[in-house]
Amino acid sequence: MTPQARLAAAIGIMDSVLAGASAEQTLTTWARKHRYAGSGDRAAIRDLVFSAIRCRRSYGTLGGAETGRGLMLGYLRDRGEDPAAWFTGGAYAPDVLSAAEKDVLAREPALPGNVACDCPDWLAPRLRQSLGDEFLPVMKMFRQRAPVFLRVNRSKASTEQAVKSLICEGIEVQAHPLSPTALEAVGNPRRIQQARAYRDGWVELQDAASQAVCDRIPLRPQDRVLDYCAGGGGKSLALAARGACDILAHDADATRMRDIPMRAARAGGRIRRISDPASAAPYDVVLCDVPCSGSGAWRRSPEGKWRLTEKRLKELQQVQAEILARAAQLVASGGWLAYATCSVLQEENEQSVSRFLEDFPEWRLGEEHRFSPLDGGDGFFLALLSHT
Ligand SMILES: C[S@@+](CC[C@H](N)C(=O)[O-])C[C@H]1O[C@@H](n2cnc3c(N)ncnc32)[C@H](O)[C@@H]1O
Repeated sequence: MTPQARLAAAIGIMDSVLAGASAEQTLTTWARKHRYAGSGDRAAIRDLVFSAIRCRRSYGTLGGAETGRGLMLGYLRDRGEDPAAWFTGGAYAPDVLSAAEKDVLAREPALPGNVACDCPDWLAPRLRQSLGDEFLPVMKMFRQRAPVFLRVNRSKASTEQAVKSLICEGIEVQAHPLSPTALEAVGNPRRIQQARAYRDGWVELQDAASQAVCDRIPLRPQDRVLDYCAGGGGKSLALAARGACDILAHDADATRMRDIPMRAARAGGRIRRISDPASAAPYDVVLCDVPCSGSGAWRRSPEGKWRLTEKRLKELQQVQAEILARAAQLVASGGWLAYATCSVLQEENEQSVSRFLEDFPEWRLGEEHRFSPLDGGDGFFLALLSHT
């Protein structure tokens, strides 16, 4: 496909996304219907679509409309490219620029603060309060693609072995300071899932800050650990790789845990799934990686930035409080309750913990860690709570 044809495809896909379709699903359906598109085409179109979602406000303003065409015009303008060279009307290229579009492009764009940094207005005061001086640098970072991180599975391979194996297959990696197990894939990250080190369970895909969260969960040999909101099991697997003996995974939506047995087998570990965690209580550690706004991971999942509402944020806080209250009852005397989010919002982090401590005064806060996206990984929060 020509670059112009890729742009035309991204315009069509963005029109569906703006109408409410999921970007992942729309990209998959598009690829199925356009078998002639190679992996390079699909990757390029995906990058265009995700850039447009991350920078929806600024591109829409630069391009004169929040439509597929408007966003792609804004994308080109943001990069200093000449839109006329792309909107050629040639075979498979987008139609030539209309008079109205030419008019928009002729004018100097006005990009007020929240527009320039692609922040929803209603969220800006909350994010400013939560991030302080980091507000602008973090919001600018959310306009970029997320790095790809791997976790070395130390129960199967050393970092040196994993790095050597990946490099042999052309995947360039470098150690990352957020965690001793974290590698950032800086060259050919799209080959990871075909690489031997991945297929043999030497490495797993996991954000570096998510690894740093798991590193800080206190584990002793023989501990019984419950991952209360296990999802696909990213954190269960990281904890299992640390040698914790008995890891149980639970999720309100059991279908989200369907890949855990396959992932655990690849990693050479064992994770038991449990539908009624109270039946096997108490646990030495209960991790609650609660559902949240995902605001720390907006580079990776940018749709969430525009979908979040005040009402949804309140609902999430309520769910977080309910999960903490329920999970606290499952912790053994002397054990730990670990509360984690991939949010940068104080309301879901420090405030959720404070509210829990007010409601349950027999608990106290041990440690609290905030991982900023400026550290390189996603934004994460971890609080470790124990019985007084
Ligand atoms: C942030 S995700 C977990 C990600 C996962 N820990 C990982 O590292 O891959 C939150 C999970 O909480 C689950 N969840 C939502 N409400 C829940 C509840 N009341 N009890 C337990 N799990 C819940 C969701 O289904 C979702 O899978």
